[in-house]
Amino acid sequence: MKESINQSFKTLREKSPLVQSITNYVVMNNTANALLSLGASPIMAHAKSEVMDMVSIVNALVINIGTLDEYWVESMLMAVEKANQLGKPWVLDPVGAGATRYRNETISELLKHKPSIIRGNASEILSLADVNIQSRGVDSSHGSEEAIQAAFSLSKEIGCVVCISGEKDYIVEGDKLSSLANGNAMMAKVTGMGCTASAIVGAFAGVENDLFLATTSAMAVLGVAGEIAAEKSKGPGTLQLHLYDALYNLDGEELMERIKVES
Ligand SMILES: Nc1ncnc2c1ncn2[C@@H]1O[C@H](COP(=O)(O)OP(=O)(O)O)[C@@H](O)[C@H]1O
Ligand SMILES: Cc1ncsc1CCOP(=O)(O)O
Ligand SMILES: [Mg+2]
Repeated sequence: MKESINQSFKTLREKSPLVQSITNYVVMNNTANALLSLGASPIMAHAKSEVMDMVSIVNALVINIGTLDEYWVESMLMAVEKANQLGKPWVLDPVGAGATRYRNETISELLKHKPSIIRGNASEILSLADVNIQSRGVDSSHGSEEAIQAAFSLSKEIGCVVCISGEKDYIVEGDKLSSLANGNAMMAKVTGMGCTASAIVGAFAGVENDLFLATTSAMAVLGVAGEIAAEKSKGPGTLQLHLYDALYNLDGEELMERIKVES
């Protein structure tokens, strides 16, 4: 698995995928910078007049419902329909799933279009799998291991890869499971770290056809870069900056040395 992750990381750097995000106002800048630092190319576009043309030229699409509204949801539905028509991978980040009825209804609509990959924290994945939980907004109130069974059911129901992030990240597809024990607890204190994870998942999905491997690779790279950044940081502010530098400077050798993956 480690060798395959390293190979998909090399491919990402060679191909520099173009990743379209329809994402929230909070994280547009963080996620665009993280993709650039990694070696991918970001484009944020949500206008209904261009959204389908944009999907036609990108390698992957990321749909993030963090600050949804009616116009944006229509754009999202147009974009995912186009991505499916063209056979392009799309990632769903169900930010704040379970917090409000509007979020849940929007997620149900999006799930009908069968995302290629879903990446969320444990509370969000539990909510998507219809486990009756009280969500506290965008942050998880559950450990990632608590959502593994929910991720298996969701993966089988939708036919997609599901990633649960947290202290340990779990990636599920059908009966397959991989886990990663990289990262640092301070990462949860930077807003948009999960959205960054989803954007990076999109970047790997844009170059790697095996979406289970693409998702595991993305979470490995972010986990390793996050722990390198945390070693240099005194708090969340510098962690965000060091994360860009760590993504930019990461090489295959250090990635291989640090990855803690099980599959
Ligand atoms: N306690 C932790 N230890 C190590 N890594 C963590 C921890 N909490 C979050 N991360 C990492 O931070 C990133 C964002 O995950 P998470 O905080 O679960 O997403 P979200 O921001 O959507 O809630 C992931 O790469 C995850 O592995
Ligand atoms: C705080 C907040 N509110 C709406 S979207 C958002 C960002 C959430 O980002 P993440 O899930 O990556 O922490
Ligand atoms: Mg999130």
